[in-house]
Amino acid sequence: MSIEKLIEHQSTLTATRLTDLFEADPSRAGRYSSQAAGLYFDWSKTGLDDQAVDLLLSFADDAGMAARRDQMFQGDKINVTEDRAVLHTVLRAGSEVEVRVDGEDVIPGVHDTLARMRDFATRLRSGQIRAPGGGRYRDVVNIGIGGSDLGPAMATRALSPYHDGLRVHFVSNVDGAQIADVLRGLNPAETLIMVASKTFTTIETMTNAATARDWLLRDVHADVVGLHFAALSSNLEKTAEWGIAAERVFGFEDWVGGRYSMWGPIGLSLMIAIGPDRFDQMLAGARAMDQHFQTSEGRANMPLMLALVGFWHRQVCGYPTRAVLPYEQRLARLPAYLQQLEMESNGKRVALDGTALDLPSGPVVWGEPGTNGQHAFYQLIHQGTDIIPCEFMVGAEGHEPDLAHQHLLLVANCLAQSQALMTGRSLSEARTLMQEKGFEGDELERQAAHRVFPGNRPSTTLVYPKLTPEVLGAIVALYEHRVFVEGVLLGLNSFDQWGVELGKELAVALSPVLQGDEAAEGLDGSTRALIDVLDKFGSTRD
Ligand SMILES: O=P(O)(O)OC[C@H]1O[C@H](O)[C@H](O)[C@@H](O)[C@@H]1O
Repeated sequence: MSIEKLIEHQSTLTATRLTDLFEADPSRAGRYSSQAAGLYFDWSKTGLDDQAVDLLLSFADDAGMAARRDQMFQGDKINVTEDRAVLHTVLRAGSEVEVRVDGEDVIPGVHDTLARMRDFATRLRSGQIRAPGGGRYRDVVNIGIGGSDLGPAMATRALSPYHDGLRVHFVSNVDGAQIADVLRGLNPAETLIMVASKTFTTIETMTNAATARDWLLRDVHADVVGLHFAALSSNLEKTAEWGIAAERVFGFEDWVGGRYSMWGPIGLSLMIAIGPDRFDQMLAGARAMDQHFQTSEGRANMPLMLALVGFWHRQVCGYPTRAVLPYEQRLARLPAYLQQLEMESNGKRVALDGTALDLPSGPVVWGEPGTNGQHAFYQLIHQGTDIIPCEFMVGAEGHEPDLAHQHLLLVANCLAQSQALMTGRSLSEARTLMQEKGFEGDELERQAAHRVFPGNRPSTTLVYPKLTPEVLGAIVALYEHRVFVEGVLLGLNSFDQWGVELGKELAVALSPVLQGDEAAEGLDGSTRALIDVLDKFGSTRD
């Protein structure tokens, strides 16, 4: 199946409106939706017809989706540029499975680490683990960036109704403003610093960890400062060099990618916040989605369909972005989390074999929770000249029974937005509206034109009962597999991230120039001029 065939078919559909599709098929909502792992995914408000679905499914078949999926789950080294297996799914697998990497079953190791995390979190939460001064630890600061921050930060916020453990804070940016703001108000004697870094070399994280150590040393004796640290990393050599005792180090293997790592040690801050049992429930939700992804066929397979809808919009229709719009304030960090997951995975221009990609790469992903977004950027979504496929999410229930009336309003807004995007408002409807308001003649025409909504804009809606740990696990796993499938359709490696390297290298090279230790000569004219301006404006240069 070629992309040309899909594009050709799409061109035959441009005159068909979404509302026509519903009129032609009263069972459309049921046929263009699926249920899995407690989630309901509605993709009926997209321009797909049965033929388009069949073509997309053939495209996925021809791309070898099922075989690649099985290779991932069984531990083949599908991350070819780093020669690594891709086994984040093992972090949530049951003990009955066996997955071998280089001949060794990796499941027992994962479960040992999980048991150690559980024990550590339980004893920390109960106050059994004491700070060296004899008091309880009251605050945990997770220092990490990218995949070592976004997952636990997003999930801790998402599951705040379940937060009954220590206070948990997150520091990621090398901008000292963040760590200064977080540490202000904390008591070093009661604070545990968790350095979360897969590589344990990331400059931002190691700089912030050093700052935290200096801060601790103001109040804590140097001999025991190490007891205020724990490390979440796959680089055990570096954690030892840093002086963090082995029993405070929670390791993971190189087959867990940073942006796929919240299910294991990187999720320890979340486990401390919500407790090991709820953390397990989150893993169970993800596991249910894994099983569904591996066993469901065709249009019943939710991650597959989410990916095919995404592929249709980006690669077939050519829409450059997609918006993720959770009607759930506690999912405020989900768009940022998905930005890393999707854009770092599929924002690539080279296929697996190193040749240029013959399709556009993954889309720009962005979003904000509703209803806030409605009062900010939905104007463009409804009336702008670009089409932005929207991915709505909403729970049937909130966590605040006393505020059920507010939840109702939230749901009404979510449904209303996808409805408005689909139906729009025609010029004649806008004219009638303006006539009713007393306008006539040219002025009526002018005013009516501004009130037209083209409609026919695609969206999907993910519905869940309530944002529980299990549901969150299922949602995140759904998106992980969606990214995987889109990567397979594009023929690229979703599991490396070479595109982040160059900027890092240049930042290292620029530091001595900013410090005044090296000359700016040899740099490009713009960078040189910017350094001059920063210097004049009073940068940190001596
Ligand atoms: O966990 P770390 O090794 O500190 O890496 C943190 C992050 O930085 C890297 O530059 C990558 O872009 C991310 O994929 C990664 O999650």
